[in-house]
Amino acid sequence: MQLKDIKDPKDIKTLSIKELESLSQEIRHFLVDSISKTGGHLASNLGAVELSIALHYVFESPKDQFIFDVGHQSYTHKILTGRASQFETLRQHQGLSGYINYQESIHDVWESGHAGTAVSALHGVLKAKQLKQEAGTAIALVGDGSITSGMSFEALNLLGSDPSLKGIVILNDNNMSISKNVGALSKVLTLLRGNRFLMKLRNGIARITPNLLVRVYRRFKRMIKAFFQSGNVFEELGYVYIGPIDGNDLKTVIKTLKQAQKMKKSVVIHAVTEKGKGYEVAATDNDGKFHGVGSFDKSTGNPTKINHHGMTSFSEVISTAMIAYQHIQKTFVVMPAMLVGTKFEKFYQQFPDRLIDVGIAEEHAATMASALSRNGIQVFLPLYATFSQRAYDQIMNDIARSDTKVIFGIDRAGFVGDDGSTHQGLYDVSMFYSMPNVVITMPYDAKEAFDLLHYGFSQSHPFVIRYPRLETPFDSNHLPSFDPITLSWPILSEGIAQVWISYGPGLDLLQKAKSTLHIDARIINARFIRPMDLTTLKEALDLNVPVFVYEEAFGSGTLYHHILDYMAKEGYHQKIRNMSVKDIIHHGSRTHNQMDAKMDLTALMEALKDL
Ligand SMILES: Cc1ncc(C[n+]2csc(CCOP(=O)(O)OP(=O)(O)O)c2C)c(N)n1
Ligand SMILES: CC(=O)[C@@H](O)[C@H](O)COP(=O)(O)O
Ligand SMILES: [Mg+2]
Repeated sequence: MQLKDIKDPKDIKTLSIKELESLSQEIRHFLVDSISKTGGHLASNLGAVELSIALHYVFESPKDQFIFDVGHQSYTHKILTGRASQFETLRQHQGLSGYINYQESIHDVWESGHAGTAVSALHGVLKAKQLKQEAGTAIALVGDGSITSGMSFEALNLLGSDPSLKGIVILNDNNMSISKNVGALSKVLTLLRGNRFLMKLRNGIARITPNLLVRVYRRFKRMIKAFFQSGNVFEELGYVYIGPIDGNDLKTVIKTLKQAQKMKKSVVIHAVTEKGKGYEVAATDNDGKFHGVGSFDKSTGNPTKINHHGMTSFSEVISTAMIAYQHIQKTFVVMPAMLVGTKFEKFYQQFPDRLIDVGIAEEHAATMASALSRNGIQVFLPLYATFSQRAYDQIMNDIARSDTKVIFGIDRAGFVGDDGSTHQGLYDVSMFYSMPNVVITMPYDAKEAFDLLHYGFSQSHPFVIRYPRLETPFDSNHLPSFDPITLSWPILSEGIAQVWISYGPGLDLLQKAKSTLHIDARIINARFIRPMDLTTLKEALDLNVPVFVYEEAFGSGTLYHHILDYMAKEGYHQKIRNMSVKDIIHHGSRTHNQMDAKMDLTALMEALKDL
């Protein structure tokens, strides 16, 4: 069967185990080939092939709802639900989303993107089915990284306590988050996982043993455990625990899912899989390099994307600045699971006692950071803008309200492109502006990044340095110095016909627009988004000309809104505009909740023409 011929999951129900096994190999080859061209989440998807095939073989989507935690490992599910032919557009503008996406398929029943939501969604779906007396069940596929997230514990605790609801949690345990998994639960899973050879031996014996005998054995084992009260964490929470099973062995997985389907109680199936299975360089990668990849050479695994000489990511600039800053002042990094993406591996290698990876636990990270700071530690907390939303209350209540000094490295701030709507960094400006005491900044270049980092550690308030998923000129052999920086807004180019205000990468776009449109605009770098530089702002507003604020930020508390507020209070009546969602959607990105576009010059110039 050609993958592109699969239009509906029912198409695989008639296949034999042998045919399903060859289908899994075909899918693996397809994934490596396709992702080598487009980029995407490679290792996670290679490990989840058999689990996804077995789910569609045993259950009936969408009557039975499949809930993928994060959703980055749902490519096989997409292939089996008729989307193989769209993979050449993976994670591209108006192309196939890299995650579960409601608008793509009736089989995509839970958009996540943010880890740790699947068991809560499972609980919700099961309760809804119960209230509506609706047929079907629900199965959550949760990775060993995502299961350690606080939300997962909240949901496991509640679902396990409700005997009237029966759901299935497949714990996809590949012993990896993006990089190595962390925490006590990860250790418990390692113990439960035991020796891989013994697991395969047990599974092998179970495969040839009649079902009845296997069921009797497992029931007897559960009785003995219950008698001696020696259940594992999942059994103690009220689940039937099945495992560890070989999650890459189709026959075993199908047999186990059928068993779980018959059970009356909620079940946790502990499926051990190999992250990157079937592609050697990914399967042997312990550093998370093959978790999310750009295009690569299949024969070597090496990236094909040319790296631009003399340029580097803002993430690398900030982590390099943090390494250099250790010579000025010792600091401590609380890292919520994004060591690779934030480029802090080098920092960790050089200063292993000055960084803790807390795993997928942004809430814990924020509150722990506050307590560290209140006990005299200089804390740096790197958070992707989108994932910082997870810790709103902890940042608000434990840091901002109490005016506690924590330096936030808000990475992926602005449009992120590839990852689409669940990962856009568009709400952190409004989020932090809604909190008291927080200083909000965005460097235009590496020099400002170094100076803002130094300024942040030298002052006493919660301090945000936000930076985009973009590159900037940087020479790692000649690092910028750490110099004093004022709260002023530099004027990047004089002009008196219009006033254009932005920060970070928006300034480059404005400068390009000025040279293209030949408008005599004054371009102002609002690198301190809060507090605003009212002297420079007042001088500009006194020109009494139209004002344009460009920022990749939405919500009701962006810089634009605060300038609007100032103008109203001070009696300025000239026209003011910003880049609205409408402008961006008009320029080709899909609906707002699927926004996957990077702002482009065309959209900006259109908006400026209306000024
Ligand atoms: C709240 C949140 N924090 C961080 C991330 C980034 N992230 C995406 S996948 C992932 C690792 C997930 O590990 P696991 O659940 O074990 O899945 P695997 O990729 O190993 O299959 C992380 C940290 C996220 N998506 N959501
Ligand atoms: C699935 C997930 O949330 C992460 O893997 C995310 O895709 C990383 O994004 P970057 O590629 O920007 O680091
Ligand atoms: Mg994992």
